Amino acid sequence: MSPVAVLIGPPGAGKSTVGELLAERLGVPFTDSDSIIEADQGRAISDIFLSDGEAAFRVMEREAVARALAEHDGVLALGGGAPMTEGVRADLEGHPVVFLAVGLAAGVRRVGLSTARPLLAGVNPRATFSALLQERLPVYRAAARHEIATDHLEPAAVVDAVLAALSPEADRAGR
Ligand SMILES: Nc1ncnc2c1ncn2[C@@H]1O[C@H](COP(=O)(O)OP(=O)(O)OP(=O)(O)O)[C@@H](O)[C@H]1O
Ligand SMILES: O=C(O)C1=C[C@@H](O)[C@@H](O)[C@H](O)C1
Ligand SMILES: [Mg+2]
Repeated sequence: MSPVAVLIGPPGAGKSTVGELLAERLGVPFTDSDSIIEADQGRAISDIFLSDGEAAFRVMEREAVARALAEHDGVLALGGGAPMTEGVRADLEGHPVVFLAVGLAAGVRRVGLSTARPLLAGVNPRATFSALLQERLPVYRAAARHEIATDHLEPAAVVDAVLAALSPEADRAGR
């Protein structure tokens, strides 16, 4: 048992939105590492950041991702920062990882000023988002088999692009 697709990318890339649509199209379940952690902990990610700190969250995240990679048979979306943990990157090897990319303008527009994203809740979310993209871009690229630029695509079109990217692999795997 392992996911048919693993979506990674920065906040606002559309991992949750596209992931749900993709799972619907494929007729498989969808799950999100953030939701797994929230269900395990019985509290919101923003509360975990506030009470326990980011480092503790990253430990929970690595454990949740490892479990989902081993047990989840559908589409799996990872938290935006998950691939920044070395252990997560090691666990991702061999999985059909797709990087949903988004540029600064579209990313900031999509994320808005939501306080649900603790890392972007500071005084200058645009600058924070820009720094985050710069730091993470090479890491996302190295961890993924495919990259899809989502800035000018509606979610349904991103799903089409993910399916097109993954279909040769699915053919080889006899799916
Ligand atoms: N391709 C797209 N075009 C336009 N809007 C989009 C697209 N993908 C997602 N959105 C919108 O952007 C917002 C963020 O999307 P979503 O929550 O799916 O991102 P995410 O990658 O899961 O972010 P996070 O890492 O914070 O969980 C939502 O309001 C969603 O409707
Ligand atoms: O980009 C990040 O580091 C994060 C993204 C969200 O999905 C959550 O996992 C959390 O808010 C951290
Ligand atoms: Mg999400």
